Amino acid sequence: MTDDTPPPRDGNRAVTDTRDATADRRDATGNTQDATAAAGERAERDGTTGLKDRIESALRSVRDPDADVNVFEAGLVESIAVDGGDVTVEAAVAEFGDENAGGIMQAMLQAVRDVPAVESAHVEPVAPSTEGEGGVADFGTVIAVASAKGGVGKSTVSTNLACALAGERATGLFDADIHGPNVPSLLDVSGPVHSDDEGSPLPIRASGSDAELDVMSVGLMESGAPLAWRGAMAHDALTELFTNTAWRADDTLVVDLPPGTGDVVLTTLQEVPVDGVVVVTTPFESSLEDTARSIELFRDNDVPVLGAVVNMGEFTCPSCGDSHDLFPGSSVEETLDAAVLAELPFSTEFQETPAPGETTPAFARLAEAVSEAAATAWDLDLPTDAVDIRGEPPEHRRQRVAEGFTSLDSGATFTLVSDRDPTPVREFLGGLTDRSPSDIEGFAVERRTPDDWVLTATRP
Ligand SMILES: Nc1ncnc2c1ncn2[C@@H]1O[C@H](COP(=O)(O)OP(=O)(O)OP(=O)(O)O)[C@@H](O)[C@H]1O
Repeated sequence: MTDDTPPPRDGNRAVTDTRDATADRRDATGNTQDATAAAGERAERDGTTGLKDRIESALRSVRDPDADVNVFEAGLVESIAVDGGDVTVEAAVAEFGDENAGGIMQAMLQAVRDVPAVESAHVEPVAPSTEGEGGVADFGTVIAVASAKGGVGKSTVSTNLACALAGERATGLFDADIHGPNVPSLLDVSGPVHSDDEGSPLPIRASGSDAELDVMSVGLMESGAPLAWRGAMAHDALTELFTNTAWRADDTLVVDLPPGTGDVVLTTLQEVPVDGVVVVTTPFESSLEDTARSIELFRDNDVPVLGAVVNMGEFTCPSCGDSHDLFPGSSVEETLDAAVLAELPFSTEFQETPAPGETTPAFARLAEAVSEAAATAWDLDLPTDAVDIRGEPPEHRRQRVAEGFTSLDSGATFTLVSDRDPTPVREFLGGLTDRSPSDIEGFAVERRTPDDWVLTATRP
């Protein structure tokens, strides 16, 4: 984008300013070294650090429209990358509406390009970083346990699964079942919940002989009260706990959802970065049909379904030792469009209080199956020549795109994987091949997971 082209005022689009579009383009493709070399020398002369400081102080003149502070103090500047005279600023403007985000990015762009020695400026919208903020965001893996109906053994599966996982990794268990928070009683733990120095609620710790489990439940907050919570109040309380709980564990979080697929379940799944959901059902035909509908709903909401636990389908008589099918003729495989992770019999051993790290063989196997399914739930199934720029520093991204795109034969499909919306790349691809962006055929962007976009385009 050059000086006379107004940048888009769309909060989801990057804004760019290039003093010399040709030099910038050639520099990105790597075809002409002169521009980069000259810029590099200049940057060296100025000192990249000095330039970065000047950019930072220029950005301090840009105000956050929602608060009486500058964009730095408001935490909107995620990063500043300087490559010679090329500057890329990552701006965490997701919380603003499109128009405001566009306005702030435009003001930031203006401030950056007015800094002497800046040759091209680029402001990219990014999601605010959540690392180290506490709450569910700090867990590497989040597994939700759901059921279409109550009473099918969902909390039994959540607690035993969490106890099995706790033997292998630092695990937390979040009881989000606002209507019947029974995890504390199943694990035999109780409040009161204490706060840390910053006022964040600390989870209760359940202990086994060789492992521990962090537990937080709406049922621990005020005895009796959560059962009366409804609507907004319940949702606010849940969000507060999801966001603020000061977990000590950080590897895997198991979330026991309320039964059904109501508002609390869907908002929880949208607000919490869930890696996948395990659905619990009995083999009773109407329960299977409801579960099949829940599975469909989860998938429609982009929540991967890791598989199903079919509970209480069989009973072995302790007197005669015979096994009895409690739901003869049920059609688990035919009705459920999901992998069956475990089939658990009706057994009094599952009614006992589990301890972290000390679990039954059936739940140890379930924990293994769930971990495996969660590790591959977000696999993108990409061609081997896909260019993956996830996690790449901003200053390398355009170069990787240029190298990948220009190295293809005419008519070949270019595939790009990014951790942010790569739609603005269309313009760049056009520039690389001296075409207008609309002439790039087969251009499509698909958001495959909350953090992964896949772009495809045909090389002219
Ligand atoms: N496989 C099993 N064998 C024997 N009893 C079981 C089994 N699974 C669950 N139960 C028992 O069934 C009862 C209901 O289980 P649980 O509380 O886990 O269900 P739930 O689906 O979480 O119910 P809700 O969501 O309505 O609270 C409990 O008493 C539990 O001990």
